[in-house]
Amino acid sequence: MSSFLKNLPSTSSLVAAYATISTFLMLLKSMFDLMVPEKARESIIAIVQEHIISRFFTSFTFVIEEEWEFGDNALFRAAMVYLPTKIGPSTQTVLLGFKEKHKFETPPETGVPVWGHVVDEFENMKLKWTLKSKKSKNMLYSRERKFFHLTCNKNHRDKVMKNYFPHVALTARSILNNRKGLRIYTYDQSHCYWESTAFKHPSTFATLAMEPDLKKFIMEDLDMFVNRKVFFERVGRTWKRGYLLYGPPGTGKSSLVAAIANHVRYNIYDLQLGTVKSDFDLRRLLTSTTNRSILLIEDIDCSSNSNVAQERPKDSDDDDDDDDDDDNANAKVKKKSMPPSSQGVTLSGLLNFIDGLWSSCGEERIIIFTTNFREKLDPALRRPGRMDVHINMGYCTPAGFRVLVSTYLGIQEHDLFVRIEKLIQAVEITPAEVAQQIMKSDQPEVALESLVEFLSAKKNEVDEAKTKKAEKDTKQEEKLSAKNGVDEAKTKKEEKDTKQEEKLSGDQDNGQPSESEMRSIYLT
Ligand SMILES: Nc1ncnc2c1ncn2[C@@H]1O[C@H](COP(=O)(O)OP(=O)(O)OP(=O)(O)O)[C@@H](O)[C@H]1O
Repeated sequence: MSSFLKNLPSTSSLVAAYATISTFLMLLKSMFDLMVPEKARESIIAIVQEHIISRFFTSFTFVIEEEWEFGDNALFRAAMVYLPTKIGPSTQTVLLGFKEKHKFETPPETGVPVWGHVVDEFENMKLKWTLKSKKSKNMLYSRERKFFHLTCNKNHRDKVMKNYFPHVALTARSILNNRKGLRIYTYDQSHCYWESTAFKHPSTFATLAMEPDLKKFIMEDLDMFVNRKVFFERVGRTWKRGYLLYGPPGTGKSSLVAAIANHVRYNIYDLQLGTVKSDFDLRRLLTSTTNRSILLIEDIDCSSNSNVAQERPKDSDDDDDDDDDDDNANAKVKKKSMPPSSQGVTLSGLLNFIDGLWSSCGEERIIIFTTNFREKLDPALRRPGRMDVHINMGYCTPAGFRVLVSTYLGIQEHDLFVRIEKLIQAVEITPAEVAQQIMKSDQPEVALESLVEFLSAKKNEVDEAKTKKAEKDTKQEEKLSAKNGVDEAKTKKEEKDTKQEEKLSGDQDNGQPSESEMRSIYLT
């Protein structure tokens, strides 16, 4: 033993040998990098991996990145939903969290952390998932990109492709379909990705103050839409539905959007068009929304940075184009001096997504635009058929008032109802204003009195305005008729003068004295 130890090289010679070998290898690699073109290098590495390294390894690794072909990778998303259900005793690190309204008696929710492993078993195969992360090389999007490595026995490669991945996707879909909470996404402009938070808006069709017929129509329309996958496929249309909600502020457009989301159980992607730099970015972020979702663009008439509400004016050389409803002609708008990335979203860019070729990216989508001023929208957006359904969210009606009072005060009848309903029909009051008044007290009597007071004050304003207008009109009429009287008298006088002049000149022309002259002659 001691002779063996004696024959061992010293530590310093081992370090020296290690340094020489690593320097030699580094030199070799630098020469390889310098002398062999990149493409050839990749091919050589692939060959070495396939024929030499793989002989020593029995495993195979699938890489599943967050993105796929300009959009989100649905398989990555499915894995994110599926894997937390597979966290078991062999999992060494786990991501933990509580949702806002989590009941603290139950354990927190779990997820897969970056660099965490989850081992799954399926049809006698052992599958090891690892979530990894890398910094994106793209200059525009500098955030970390996550990706999965799924390692299995290399002999199971085909079976994983054919059986396991569909199993992951289907299981994730069923988990999502049964999920209780919805999410609302907003676009993070600085990182170019959708950020989400739990969506817990309490608005439902039951609490919406609307005409019952309109409410019924919308609910039936939504139900028909979500159940018509086969129909849309058969008629060759993209499975999507567009709603344009318009009306004054406070009439419930946002509340209706929330009611729709709660009814169909879709997540909402809330997009502020002004934050999107270009049509290219719009395409990118829209393709990364998921199926079974609502794309919401609120106040489309005042998206400051975008050119959507009214398309930009055309250049003079476009004048010959057939203007009106030819959206593509409208889309030829140019801002030659600006780089494409800073032009904002164009109407054509958006329309392309609503019903152009890009609209086919994804299915089961609801698109909702809201506006306070429908008339301000470009005709191309208002055109019948562009958005499937136009919904006028008008002022509060007696039926709407009854819904609000039942929701807020829990009453169906009251002595003041008849008076209130009459007042509501006489003035323009939004459901938001009604809600504001009846929220003032839990006691129906007090709350309704407050509403009566508010409505009466409004009615007085309306009456006053009406009286003022009537007075103004009467004054104007009087002024007009006085002016007409003067004009008439003037005209009559002018006519008389003209006649006299004509007569006079006629007599002079005859050379004969007039009757009066004759008379005067005879008299003298
Ligand atoms: N039709 C309605 N039914 C029930 N509640 C309503 C309705 N309209 C308004 N409200 C109440 O008024 C508040 C404001 O309404 P909401 O934001 O939905 O109106 P909006 O039309 O979207 O307004 P804006 O155009 O300013 O965005 C809501 O939170 C809700 O409480």
